[in-house]
Amino acid sequence: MWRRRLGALLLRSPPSSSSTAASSCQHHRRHLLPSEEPLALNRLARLFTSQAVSDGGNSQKPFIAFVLGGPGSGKGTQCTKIASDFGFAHLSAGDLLRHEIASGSEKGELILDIIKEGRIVPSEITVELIRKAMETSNANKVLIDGFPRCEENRIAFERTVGREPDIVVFFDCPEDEMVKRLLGRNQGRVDDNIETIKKRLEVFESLNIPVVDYYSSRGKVHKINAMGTADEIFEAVRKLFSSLSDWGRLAVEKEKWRAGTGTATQRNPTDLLIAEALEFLDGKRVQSPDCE
Ligand SMILES: Nc1ncnc2c1ncn2[C@@H]1O[C@H](COP(=O)(O)OP(=O)(O)O)[C@@H](O)[C@H]1O
Ligand SMILES: Nc1ccn([C@H]2C[C@H](O)[C@@H](COP(=O)(O)OP(=O)(O)O)O2)c(=O)n1
Ligand SMILES: [Mg+2]
Repeated sequence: MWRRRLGALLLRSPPSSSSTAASSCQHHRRHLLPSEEPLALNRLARLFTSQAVSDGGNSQKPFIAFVLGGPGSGKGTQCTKIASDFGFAHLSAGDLLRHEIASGSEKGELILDIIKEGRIVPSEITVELIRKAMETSNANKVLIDGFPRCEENRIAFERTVGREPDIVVFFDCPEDEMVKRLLGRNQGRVDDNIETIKKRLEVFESLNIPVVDYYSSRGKVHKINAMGTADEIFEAVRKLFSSLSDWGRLAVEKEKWRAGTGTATQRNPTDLLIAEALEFLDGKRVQSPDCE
């Protein structure tokens, strides 16, 4: 059974072979370069199992997915579904900031003023909230929704947490659709008004897109077309995350084979072939095709 699955896996492309490829890339096309970075198979393994897999002493590191997209592109909606279907912790930067506002702290007042104006909160505040939330959740796979919003956010996160994300999911949505959704969001948010929305869209283009371009150049971006119903979009999202889980399974099997405890332990020729394939995959790049 497992071997049949492995055969299918070996014949198919890496995780990025979701519907994130060229046809869905009409909205942002710039600077999308080939992968520079392999996806760590040991962290992928944790997508499939909570069982720790030896990774040279770093087994406590969670699998991190940054979830980006313009305001109203559907990040929060899709993250809720991913969290529920794939067991990720969902940490929303905006929710953490709104929680700080609701606490009535001095910092909260500053955050409120910035959010009303559609600007970006200083990185040290947001990164600290995210770092604490990651620590508290103690999850082995986290979605960080709406972060990093700018290069300063990105650099501060990487410096403080000491990590890059494993993947970046980018919801690609035309502006007029985002405006329509935000004006209909109806959650009583101080930033869901046309003046703030205009400013947020400018900030998104000038500060957030460069972050997406940066991670594209590192081969980490999985672009999803955000047009359609939430369920239709989730089908593309589901393909991406299921594919990551398949690779996670493979990583688990590899570790078991190495440890001599798994299904591929008998040293017959087929298992040797499987083992060699797994070793090969270990050195293989898992990359996003992106577009262009
Ligand atoms: N695919 C979709 N089609 C139409 N409306 C959507 C879709 N996805 C989300 N929405 C709605 O659009 C608004 C913004 O979605 P949300 O998930 O909050 O986006 P974001 O977190 O990117 O700002 C919400 O009212 C949500 O219910
Ligand atoms: N990394 C972040 C995330 C959000 N913020 C601020 C600025 C954003 O306009 C608001 C709201 O963010 P949120 O992610 O909730 O907004 P959307 O879900 O995209 O509509 O919070 C920030 O300053 N830095
Ligand atoms: Mg949101």
